[in-house]
Amino acid sequence: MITVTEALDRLFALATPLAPETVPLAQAAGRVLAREATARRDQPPFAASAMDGYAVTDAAAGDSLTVIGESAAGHGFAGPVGPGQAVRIFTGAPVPEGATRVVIQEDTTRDGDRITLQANLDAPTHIRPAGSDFRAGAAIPAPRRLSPSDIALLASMNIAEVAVTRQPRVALISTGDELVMPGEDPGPDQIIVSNTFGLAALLQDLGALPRMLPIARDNREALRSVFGLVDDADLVITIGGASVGDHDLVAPVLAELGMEQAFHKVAMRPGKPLMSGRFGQATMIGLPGNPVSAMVCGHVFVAPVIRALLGLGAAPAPRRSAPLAEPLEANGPREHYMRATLGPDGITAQGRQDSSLLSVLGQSDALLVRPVRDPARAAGEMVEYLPFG
Ligand SMILES: Nc1nc2c(c(=O)[nH]1)N[C@H]1C(S)=C(S)[C@@H](COP(=O)(O)OP(=O)(O)OC[C@H]3O[C@@H](n4cnc5c(N)ncnc54)[C@H](O)[C@@H]3O)O[C@H]1N2
Ligand code: MOO
Repeated sequence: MITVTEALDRLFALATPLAPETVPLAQAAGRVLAREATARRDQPPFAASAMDGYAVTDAAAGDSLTVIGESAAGHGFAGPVGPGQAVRIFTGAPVPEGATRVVIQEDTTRDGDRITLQANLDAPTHIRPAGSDFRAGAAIPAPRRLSPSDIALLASMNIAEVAVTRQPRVALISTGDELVMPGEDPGPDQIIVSNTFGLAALLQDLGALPRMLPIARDNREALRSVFGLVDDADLVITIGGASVGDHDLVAPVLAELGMEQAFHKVAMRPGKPLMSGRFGQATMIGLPGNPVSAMVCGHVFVAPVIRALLGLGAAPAPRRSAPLAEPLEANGPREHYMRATLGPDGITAQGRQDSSLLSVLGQSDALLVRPVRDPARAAGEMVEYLPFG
């Protein structure tokens, strides 16, 4: 059996970044910027007022000035402002030539076209210099998953379209005679398919485009026909049928269909029967059927593969550290991803770790990672974990 690190390396060798495409800015949120974007203008493009008040030059407390015009946002004042003069100005408006500060209107009294400045004036000039946010040519580096803040910045830079990596198309195939869809009427020996839904949600979060194919029944013919629907997927994920039982047919059927296997079985818990390979143009990942195993492998393998396809680099899922709130027994020969909760005293492994327990997964905040043959650990020792979300 190979290690988790070796399995990830083999997956990264299969998952090369997808090509860029151009999308309108309004559709770019959550997409991965494929090429550096550069500002097409300065912001603000002119010295702008930060307040409503009066633009003045070299004025002092107590001065009395004549108001000679107005500068509003979108409509600047054409001429200069000189000694003894003031221009009524509003937030965001261009500061007239010659003005050295904006006096906020609360610090003035007005009588007709005359204003008097109060005894105590604000220290700030209330002027935002041209280009004080960014200059033309300022860059947003790629690759980067675009956040709402990035979208606002790109808009401000006058960038109407951006080059983003194409979203990975992912075909999801659940296998098993026992499975029916949520809302259907299960027979006495049947259960409801859950992994496909959990993985589709995870994939959407990661910025991929999941597509659920029909459930494949546990026979070669059914599997072959569902694999025939894979179409142009970049990643094919099967769930279940990965182990060694008589009905675990995913590996033999894919071998018949020409899949080049990269590995089968990883020294981890849960998730041991994981498999992968190249299936036509697509990367294939075969997840174990136990619901928690499938979701754990989703976080440990599928998420890094999606990030690699999106051009975000080939790296394992990011880890953090926390002290143990309660002691742990020694770990065995497989890397153990324990469902765990985070609290004020640190991280606590859940009492029940069976890989069928979705209720326990739902109450967990993280996967506590136990290295192979990690010795027993006392409360307070630092451990690594993968946070959910
Ligand atoms: N003799 C051995 N038996 C098993 C081994 C082993 O090494 N030797 N490995 C165990 C481990 S670990 C796992 S994990 C499971 C995985 O087996 P499969 O990938 O073949 O999964 P299935 O047998 O098809 O299903 C297991 C379990 O999960 C349920 N399931 C399957 N798909 C779904 C789905 N989409 N949604 C919800 N639940 C699903 C299925 O009904 C079974 O209960 O094998 C062990 N056995
Ligand atoms: O590895 Mo299985 O995935 O333990 O339940």
